[in-house]
Formats: sequence, structure tokens, C-alpha cells
Amino acid sequence: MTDLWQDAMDHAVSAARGAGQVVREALLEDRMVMVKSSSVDLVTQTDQKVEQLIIQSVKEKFPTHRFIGEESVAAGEPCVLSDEPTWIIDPIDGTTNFVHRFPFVAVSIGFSVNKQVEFGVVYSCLEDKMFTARRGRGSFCNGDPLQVSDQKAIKQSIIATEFGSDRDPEVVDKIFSSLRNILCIPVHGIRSAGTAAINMCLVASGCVEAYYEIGMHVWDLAAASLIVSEAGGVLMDVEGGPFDLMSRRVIAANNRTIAERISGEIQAYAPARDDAAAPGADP
Ligand SMILES: O=P([O-])([O-])O[C@@H]1[C@H](O)[C@H](O)[C@@H](O)[C@H](O)[C@H]1O
Ligand SMILES: [Mg+2]
Ligand SMILES: [Mg+2]
Repeated sequence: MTDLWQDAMDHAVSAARGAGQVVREALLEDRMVMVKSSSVDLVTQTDQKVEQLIIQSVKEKFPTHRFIGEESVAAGEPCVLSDEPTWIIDPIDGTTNFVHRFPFVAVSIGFSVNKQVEFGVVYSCLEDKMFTARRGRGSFCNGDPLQVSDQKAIKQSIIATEFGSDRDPEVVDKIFSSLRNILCIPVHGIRSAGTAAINMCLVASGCVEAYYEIGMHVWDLAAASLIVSEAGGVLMDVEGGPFDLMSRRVIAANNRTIAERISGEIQAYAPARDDAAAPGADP
């Protein structure tokens, strides 16, 4: 059976590869760093340039499609997940890594229709790993199928998380309290790649059993969420409910038991939703 979105997915893979080349070249040059919501929420001209390159190339091929792009939203574009075909783009996931040349940086392109992710592409540009998933057809890294870990015991697991860019002491206290609870289960270890998308691809690859975070955005998650679920993993809200792409909260795990155990240890809070400013959105 032909796949309605195969053309779009092929385009996403080649756009991500092209973007990765731009990112690698930019790493050899000086990177001018600017800030967004706070002094630790970084952006560079490369983030903006890569996003525009991807959006322009998609517009030429799919003129009616919509976009949610991290840097376009930062520049004032609305963040609306409608039923229309929508490209959800994080041009550089791991900008802080990019600025410091910490070697994990990804280009993330998700594609949704009817608010459901149809395919996801995460290109880990320094490792040259192309992670892909098509709904119902599995997840792959450079063409090889991915499968989550079969580990059932959280005490024999590695858990990934991030510290994000919110430095409000109350939020930081909650982050540390959750981390302390999980570390003391005890688990084998805690890891942070510095990019939500790569953390989730590590779950899909079976290298870590779970990843959780509060505060990242739909562009960090869209592509990688499908890569996790198509590799056999589960997605959950940090309080145990269903995963919501726009809620800025996620647990991605190899199985439900581990996800639920993590949710029991997290001190949850609710940052402003990605669609908070959208017309008709809940306040
Ligand atoms: O800003 P960016 O580098 O695209 O994305 C960030 C990274 O994924 C980081 O690991 C995560 O902790 C933040 O929540 C994200 O915002
Ligand atoms: Mg990101
Ligand atoms: Mg980014």
C-alpha cells in the first residue's frame, strides 16, 4: 500500500541531513550567542538559519502545510497544533551543547496530521545517526530497527533527565527532589545528553530505560515521541495520565511499570502550556 506521507518523510530526512551539515560547519566557526527567556536559554544565528532553511524547503514542496518552529515561535509566530499537516521543527536541539561544543546536537523534525504524529526524524549530527519513525512501521537508526530495553527492574535501569533552563529556586528544588527520589530507589545511574530528542532516542535504542523532564517543548518531543513508541516504548504524563504533546511534561520509558514507578517519584509542576496563547486554548 502506498504511504500518503512517504514523500514528506523523505523530504524531512534530506532536510535534516542538510541542516546537520550546516550545524557541523558552524561548529568550526565562532558562534554568537543570544538569549531568549532567560540568560541560560540560548539561541544562535545557526538555530535561526537552519530553521529557515528547513521551512523554506518544505514550503516549496508542500505549500499548504503548517509549521511550529522553535525559533519562529520565539519570534512571535503562534504555536498552534491544528488538524492540518504540520511540521514541528527544532533546528538545533541542544543549543547549549552546540555553544560549548559538547558533542550531542540534533535536528528534530516531527510531522503531525489530526494532531497525531505521523513521522519523526531526529538527526544526531555529530554522531551522524539518523533516527526515523513512521507511525505503525517501526523506528530505525541509519536504517537498522530499534527496540527499547527489555529491563523490567527499575533498580537495574539508567534514567535520563535534564535540568532545563528554569532557574527559579522553587522549580530547581522540585527538580532535585525528583532526582533524589529516583536516584535513591536506587537506580544504576542518571544521565543527561543535553538534548531531549537524543535522550528519547537513547530510550528507543535501549541504552537507557527511561527519560523524564518537565519544561521542554513540543518541538523537542514531537519527532522523538514517535521514535520511542514505534520502538516499543511508552509515553506518559509525569503524573501518570496520558501523554500530551503540548503540556511540556513527559516520561518516555521502555515499559509501563518503569514509567509508573518514575511518575510516583516525580514532584510535578505545570509550566505554561505550549498552546496557552492559542485562540480557544485553556487558560
Ligand atoms: O533549546 P534547545 O536546545 O532546543 O532544547 C532544550 C534541550 O532539549 C534540553 O535538553 C532540554 O532540557 C530543554 O528543555 C530544551 O528546551
Ligand atoms: Mg530543543
Ligand atoms: Mg532548539
